[in-house]
Amino acid sequence: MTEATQGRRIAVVLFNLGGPDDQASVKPFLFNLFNDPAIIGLPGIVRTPLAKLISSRRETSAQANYALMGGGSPLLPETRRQAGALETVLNARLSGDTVRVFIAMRYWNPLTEETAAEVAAFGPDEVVLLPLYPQFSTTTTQSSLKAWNAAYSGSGVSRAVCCYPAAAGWVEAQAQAIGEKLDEAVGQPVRVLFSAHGIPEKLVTGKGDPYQEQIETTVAAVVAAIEARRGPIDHAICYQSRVGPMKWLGPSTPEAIEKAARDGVGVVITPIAFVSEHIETLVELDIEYGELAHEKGSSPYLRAPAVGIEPLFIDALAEAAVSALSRTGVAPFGQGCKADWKACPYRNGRQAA
Ligand SMILES: C=CC1=C(C)c2cc3[nH]c(cc4nc(cc5[nH]c(cc1n2)c(C)c5CCC(=O)O)C(CCC(=O)O)=C4C)c(C)c3C=C
Ligand SMILES: [Fe+2]
Ligand SMILES: [Fe+2]
Repeated sequence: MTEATQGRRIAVVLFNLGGPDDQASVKPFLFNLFNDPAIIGLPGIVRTPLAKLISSRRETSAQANYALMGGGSPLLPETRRQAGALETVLNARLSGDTVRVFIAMRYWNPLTEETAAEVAAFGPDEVVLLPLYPQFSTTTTQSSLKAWNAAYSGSGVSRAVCCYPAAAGWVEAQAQAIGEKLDEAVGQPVRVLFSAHGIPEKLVTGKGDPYQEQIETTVAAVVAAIEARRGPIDHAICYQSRVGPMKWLGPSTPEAIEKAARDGVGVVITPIAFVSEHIETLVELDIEYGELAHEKGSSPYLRAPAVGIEPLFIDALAEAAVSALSRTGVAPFGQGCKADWKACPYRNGRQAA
């Protein structure tokens, strides 16, 4: 009997932050987050006790917010849906190969170490590391890649996608979601607020984190796509979810909402750095900032959904994975990366230094 030619075994690993499954896991999740040197850049001897303190202090208020979503975060089920959709698209695109999509969360289950063992058991020829963060930051993508590189010792050539701030399907999915909300607001003056998760300003000014620049790249592309169809729109970038005493990127989303109220316009708000629904969209944008807009008199207050399993976005992820496998063309590294950001240190899948 002659053996059929076997295709490649390809593992695609989706990186995300992770979220607590229930009330009891809120504190250990917060501890893992604040104990990451990418989040608190202090030596372990200071950072670990500080992480214990912050996670204890924050536990009750965070639990109350997770309780508003049924007790825990929907991030894992949402990410599983994206993984399933991507696996279907990639197996169709790469027929002959066997593609499996895995999920590695940074701070809660399935944690990186567990996924690394699963991927190793799969025995891949190729491993594509694909962050569910369109914009690169040391606090998210770099942290996940470092954890992965420390945990994975299985087979295969590893190739990492650093970022895709201006990938066509991602931009178009955003433009469509915002366009639908602008249609709902027709006849009422509104400002499109592109709300990104903030990071400390020092990471950008002192460490050259390209996150802010890549947020601006995404926003410029989305605005261009919308304006090509509807003409000029009123829009602004703002940063949500500020934590701790340091100066974060600004303006903050609450400041931007207050300004919209002062300017006498309503708001169409869109999450521009998140690709699925979770606490930052369902609680912070929908509830907290919705109440603020109401209080300050900015109306209407409409929120565009995160892209989730929108086919345009899943196609953009598939395209990033396929181009990482072939390493042709500029995507996924060319668009929006700072030329001096060590020209993407993860280009070859392993951290260069
Ligand atoms: C682009 C994505 C994200 C960046 C950048 C980011 C930076 C960052 N986050 C914190 C602190 C917290 N983040 C929390 C939750 C959380 N953050 C992101 C994404 C980014 N974070 C996600 C996807 C989630 C999970 C949401 C869920 O549903 O569970 C939390 C916990 C929630 C809370 O208590 O507010 C904290 C804390 C810092 C300090 C930081 C950059 C330095
Ligand atoms: Fe966060
Ligand atoms: Fe890059």
